[in-house]
Amino acid sequence: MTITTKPSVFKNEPFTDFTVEANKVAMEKALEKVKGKLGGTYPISIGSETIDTGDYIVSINPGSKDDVIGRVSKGTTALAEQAMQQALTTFEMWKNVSPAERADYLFKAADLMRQRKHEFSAMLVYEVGKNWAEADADTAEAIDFMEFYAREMLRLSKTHINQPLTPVDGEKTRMAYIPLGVGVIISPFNFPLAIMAGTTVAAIVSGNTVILKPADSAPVIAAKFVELMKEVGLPEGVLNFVPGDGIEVGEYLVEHPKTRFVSFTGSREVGCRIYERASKVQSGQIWLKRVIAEMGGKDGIVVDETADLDAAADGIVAAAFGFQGQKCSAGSRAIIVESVYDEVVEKVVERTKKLSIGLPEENHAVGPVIDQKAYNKILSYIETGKGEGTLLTGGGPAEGNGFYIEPTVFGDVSPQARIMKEEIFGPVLAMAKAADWKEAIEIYNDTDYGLTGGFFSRDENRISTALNEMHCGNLYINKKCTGALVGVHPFGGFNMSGTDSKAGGYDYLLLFTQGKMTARKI
Ligand SMILES: NC(=O)c1ccc[n+]([C@@H]2O[C@H](COP(=O)([O-])OP(=O)(O)OC[C@H]3O[C@@H](n4cnc5c(N)ncnc54)[C@H](O)[C@@H]3O)[C@@H](O)[C@H]2O)c1
Ligand SMILES: N[C@@H](CCC=O)C(=O)O
Repeated sequence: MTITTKPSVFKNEPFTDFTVEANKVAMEKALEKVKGKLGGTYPISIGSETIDTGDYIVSINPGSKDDVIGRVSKGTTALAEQAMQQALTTFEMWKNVSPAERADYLFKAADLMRQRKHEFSAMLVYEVGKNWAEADADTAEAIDFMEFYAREMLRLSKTHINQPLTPVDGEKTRMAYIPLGVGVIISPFNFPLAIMAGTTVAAIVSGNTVILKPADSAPVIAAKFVELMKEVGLPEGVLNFVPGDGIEVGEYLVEHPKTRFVSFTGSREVGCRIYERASKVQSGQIWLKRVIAEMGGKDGIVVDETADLDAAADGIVAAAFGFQGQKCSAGSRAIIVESVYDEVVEKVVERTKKLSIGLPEENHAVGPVIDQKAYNKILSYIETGKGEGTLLTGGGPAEGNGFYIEPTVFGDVSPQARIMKEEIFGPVLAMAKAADWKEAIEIYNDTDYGLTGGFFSRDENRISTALNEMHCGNLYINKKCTGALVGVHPFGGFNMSGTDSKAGGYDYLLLFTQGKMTARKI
């Protein structure tokens, strides 16, 4: 194959400015085009076979729930087994393909996705209810992951495939990081393109073969990504696609004795279950499985009395309600120093009331939540919140033929309240008062999670303390706590937020490899 020449320096894909008329028109056209093709069927893909099972996961538009986005063939344990056998066979070939060639498939896929950027984003608008900017950021991040991990593989092939070791007389030594084997990729609904594609390509560019099981509520965008990888000529059997039920397909593969690693992104509950099940050695299994689990968050923003309060209020609202609060990084807690508490609350409520709610394709600030189950759960948390704090705005369903919920703010919430402790994963913000900035940091740290955090202050000493003491994987000073950029803000959390991995970081691909030392007597 012809290897693509790319600049060695990685640059993030720019976000689209939809206030520019030409960009707005291009997105409208893409929405129209994608709308015309909704409702199609998508097969399972194993090696060279595409399989229509006749039994489908029906993906619906959460913002307009009578509209079917597509029907994706539902996997079974028999098909999961077929995919495993295929992935095992292909691994024997793929592990010997050069890093440059493996990286090249990612470069080609990134180029093709860039050409169809608005169409991918339009599909995200329809399938999961992202507004234009959120969808555009998801697509840009998917492109970034491919560009970044391809370059990372090329870099590691120079430094880690034949790594020099401390020299010793009479020996020639080397260290090589080699692929692990067959991996199972289990992805969430909320970044159904970026995280699904990012975790998949990280595993395959490192020389592994995979079975991808996407989220049940966003299988069509995953099917589109699988089509794209076929178009760029990725060898059959490297990426096998088996959508299906979490237990029937996901758990079967997690427990499979030939699974070498699991890359999971999703809730704490499912992540812990996978961690436990994967740790059990099955009959015929000759390794301990590696589990990379990226899980939930109960992220918060701290504001002290020296902060720029308008910037803080902007950051709090953006972090709480971006994509309806359905981000692991969502700032669902705000902890404000008493002397400026009322002022910050007023600014936050004022901004929240101005957020427009409605159809994602019409590009409102707030759209629907993903499905009926999430809708019921979030509304139930709002009812709990009414007994735990003061309802300041929102507080119930919003109009529309979908799963719309008003952006909701509670004030004077006790640090021990459920809405301050549990991940709601919806448009609900809990605000708490702290006596001073030190107490605010203590409240921030009083969580089982540790994913993202924000600290707004103009005091350099306090900022230094916050940098050391706020315990999370991604800490932002004087900015919102969402929106990590690949390569710039390597992403992943502490404690119950995950297994300490850093997606989009310089050590991430090593998680998909194992180190082999050789020492040769000379
Ligand atoms: N830390 C991160 O980087 C990160 C990123 C995105 C989302 N998240 C978290 O993901 C959650 C939201 O996503 P979700 O609702 O799709 O999560 P989820 O845990 O419900 O589902 C995630 C995936 O796991 C599968 N699954 C469910 N049960 C399973 C089982 N028993 N065995 C194997 N697989 C199973 C699902 O089908 C889906 O593909 C939130 O908690 C959010 O914080 C974390
Ligand atoms: N990486 C994203 C969050 C991913 C989880 O939902 C962010 O930084 O906002």
